[in-house]
Order: sequence, then C-alpha cells, then structure tokens
Amino acid sequence: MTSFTKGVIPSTEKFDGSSLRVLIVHTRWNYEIVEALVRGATETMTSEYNVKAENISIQSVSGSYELPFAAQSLIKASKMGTQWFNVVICIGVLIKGSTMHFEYIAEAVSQGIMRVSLDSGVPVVFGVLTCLNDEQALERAGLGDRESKHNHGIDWGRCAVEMGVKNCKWMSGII
Ligand SMILES: Nc1c(NC[C@H](O)[C@H](O)[C@H](O)CO)[nH]c(=O)[nH]c1=O
Ligand SMILES: CC(=O)[C@@H](O)COP(=O)(O)O
Repeated sequence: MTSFTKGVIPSTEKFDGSSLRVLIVHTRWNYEIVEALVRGATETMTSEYNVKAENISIQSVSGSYELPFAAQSLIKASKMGTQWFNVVICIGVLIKGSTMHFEYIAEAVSQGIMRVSLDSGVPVVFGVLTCLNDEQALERAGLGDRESKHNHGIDWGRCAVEMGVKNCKWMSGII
C-alpha cells in the first residue's frame, strides 16, 4: 500500500507574525484538555512566528456551542476600534456521550464557525476536537500515554499565522 504523510505539513514559506493581532476563544468544557490546546497554539505562534504575546487576546465561553456567537461578537467589537483581529482561533473539545447531543453540537459549531469567517472576512481557525472518547481527546492535545499523541493546538497556531498573514496581503491587493 502506498504510504503518505498523514496530517498537515508546515508551509515552506516563512511567515512573520510580529504585526498580527490574534483572538483565541476557548471553552471551559473539558478544560484540562482545552488548556493544553490553547498552550500549544500560543507557544507555537510566539516561538515559531514572532507573534507578540500582548497581541494575543484570549476569551472563554462555556461550551463549544457558544464559540461561533462569541467569535462573531468579538470580531464586530474589534472592528469598532482600531485594533482589529487579523485572525481568530476557536478552541473546544466535544466528547461523544450517550445521546445525539454530540452530533447536533458538532454540526452546528462547524457550520457556525465557517459562517462567521466568511461573513466577517476574518479567518477563523476551526480548533474544535470532535472525539468519540476521552483517549482520542487526550491524544490530540498531546496528553495521554500513546506515542502517536500530538497537540493539534500547534497545527492551529501555524494555520492561524499563515491565514492571518496571507489575508492581510490579499486584502491589500497583494496576490
Ligand atoms: N458536551 C459538551 C458540550 N456541551 C455544552 C454545549 O456546548 C453548550 O455549552 C450548551 O448546550 C449550552 O448552549 N460542550 C463542549 O464544548 N464539549 C462537550 O463535550
Ligand atoms: C458532546 C455532548 O454534549 C455530550 O458530552 C453530552 O453527553 P450525553 O450525550 O450523554 O448527554
């Protein structure tokens, strides 16, 4: 069977995040896992892309279902001032229970985050884990015991810088 690199490979382009203003909206559900994801994203942005810590705004909401509304409201609020957010990362952890609640929230949140991004013109990174069990969530936050663990917050931080820098250029007519 042909092998391939599973997951995203970092762009070969070097991005300077020193002028980016980033918003992270995270949930308080499954907080220990969310906290690791937020740390992965912030540490990656500051250490690999020179994003200034003071330019990363962090807000929390109760659960993933609240993420799209909070992102929309905070983008609007930032546009009323001079400090617009160049990019937003929505971070949450959905873990399947015994009812269909998981499916309904996951669908609503993914559609909602996409809509906020397209409607606002601000890139919004989908940083919501949709897991069938606790182990899947722990592994994807770089926690747990498996060798295959990887903190997806790192990928979301890299994606955020790329989209923030590229969108700034595109909005200036630089293609
Ligand atoms: N079960 C999980 C939830 N549920 C809460 C909803 O997201 C929402 O806050 C509530 O329905 C009120 O509107 N949220 C998560 O982020 N993760 C879960 O596993
Ligand atoms: C993702 C959820 O909402 C889920 O954790 C709720 O659990 P349950 O389906 O057992 O009510």
